[in-house]
Amino acid sequence: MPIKMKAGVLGATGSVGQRFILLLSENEQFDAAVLGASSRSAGKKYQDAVVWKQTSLLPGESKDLIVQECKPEFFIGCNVIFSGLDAEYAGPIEKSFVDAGFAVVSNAKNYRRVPSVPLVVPTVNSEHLEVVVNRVKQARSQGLSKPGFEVCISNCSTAGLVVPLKPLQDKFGPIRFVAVTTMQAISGAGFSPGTPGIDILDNVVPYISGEEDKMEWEAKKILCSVNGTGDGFDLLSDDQLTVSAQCNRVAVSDGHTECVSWKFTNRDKVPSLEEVKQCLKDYSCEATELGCPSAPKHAIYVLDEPDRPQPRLDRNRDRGYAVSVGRLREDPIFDFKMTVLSHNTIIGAAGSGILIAELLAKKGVL
Ligand SMILES: NC(=O)C1=CN([C@@H]2O[C@H](COP(=O)(O)OP(=O)(O)OC[C@H]3O[C@@H](n4cnc5c(N)ncnc54)[C@H](OP(=O)(O)O)[C@@H]3O)[C@@H](O)[C@H]2O)C=CC1
Ligand SMILES: N[C@@H](CC(=O)OP(=O)(O)O)C(=O)O
Repeated sequence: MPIKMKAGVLGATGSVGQRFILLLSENEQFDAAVLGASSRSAGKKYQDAVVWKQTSLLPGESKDLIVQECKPEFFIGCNVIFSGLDAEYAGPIEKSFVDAGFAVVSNAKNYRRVPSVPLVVPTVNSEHLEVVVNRVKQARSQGLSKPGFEVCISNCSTAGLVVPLKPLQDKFGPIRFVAVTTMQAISGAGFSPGTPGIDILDNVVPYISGEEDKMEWEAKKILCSVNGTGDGFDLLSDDQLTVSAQCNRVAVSDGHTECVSWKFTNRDKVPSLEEVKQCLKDYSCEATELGCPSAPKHAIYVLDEPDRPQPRLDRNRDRGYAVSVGRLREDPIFDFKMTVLSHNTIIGAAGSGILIAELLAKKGVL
């Protein structure tokens, strides 16, 4: 059995942090070696610091780990740092780790829009990781020590949107317009303080702060190409892709549902509904091709039942790393429309972080 790499988890007691701990306990490549949280939790055993809310038991190997403050000196020896910190304080903390030479894979939004930072959904745009791979290889060729770097995981709703759009764009050309309406699980709001039960029971909240702007902007970075110099990205302009998002919080524990309509740019050759369905069914991503341990067998599952996907029935498909697509049909205003379901803390957050780290390991930069 090969020696497993060491991972640090920042924000280990949070909603995303707990999912990192759970997924790492089953991972064959990484161990959760050092856990970080606020000073309120530092010094305590993990089982005493965390208010565990996952439907699986707290993994035994993490229970007695002493929670550290999120400072690089406590994480020496970690090959990768996963961050589930809230944006309010993620910025300076994650920068301190990058400056100390660590590879940081973050769920926080702070660095997503930085031109040189890859914003990645690992089953969509793993080729964007070449930007950090190039940077590390250049340093090595100059005899320098391995530089720290940051890779950002996308907003969880953006993840569910771009997975089906990627194969469609690759096969049928650019997509000009997208309209998306989300029904987002409460786990997306985290635990501090999260969505109060009284607000969501028998209710729909038509507002998630900053969410629509994130979806409308992040899709244009994730679906674009690496630039000619290999050190950044040629973001799609507003004239190339326009996304209109409406985001709602609903009384679902885990799993974001999204109703998506889209129109292709090339009007001369709009595909048939059957060609669209086959394209989604045939899609295979690099992580699967490379044999990454956490990669889904299929990044997309197309469901033919008229009333699917549903969160409770479909969110854990392929261990939560796949996206379920149903209700595919022609649209009288756009070209087509569909319903997409993704697990917001697995492919939408912690799972993506771990799969990104597995890709970075395959590419020799951890
Ligand atoms: N929930 C989800 O589905 C998704 C969330 N995200 C993003 O991931 C990030 C984490 O979200 P979520 O897990 O929901 O957040 P939570 O509020 O549930 O967890 C926040 C974590 O940050 C820690 N923390 C709080 N203050 C500090 C501090 N000053 N220094 C160090 N650590 C601190 C908390 O530790 P302590 O317990 O000690 O207070 C806790 O571990 C956010 O940026 C969120 O937007 C992204 C995708 C999906
Ligand atoms: N905002 C998402 C969770 C998320 O993805 O947050 P961020 O974009 O800050 O990582 C939700 O509430 O469901």
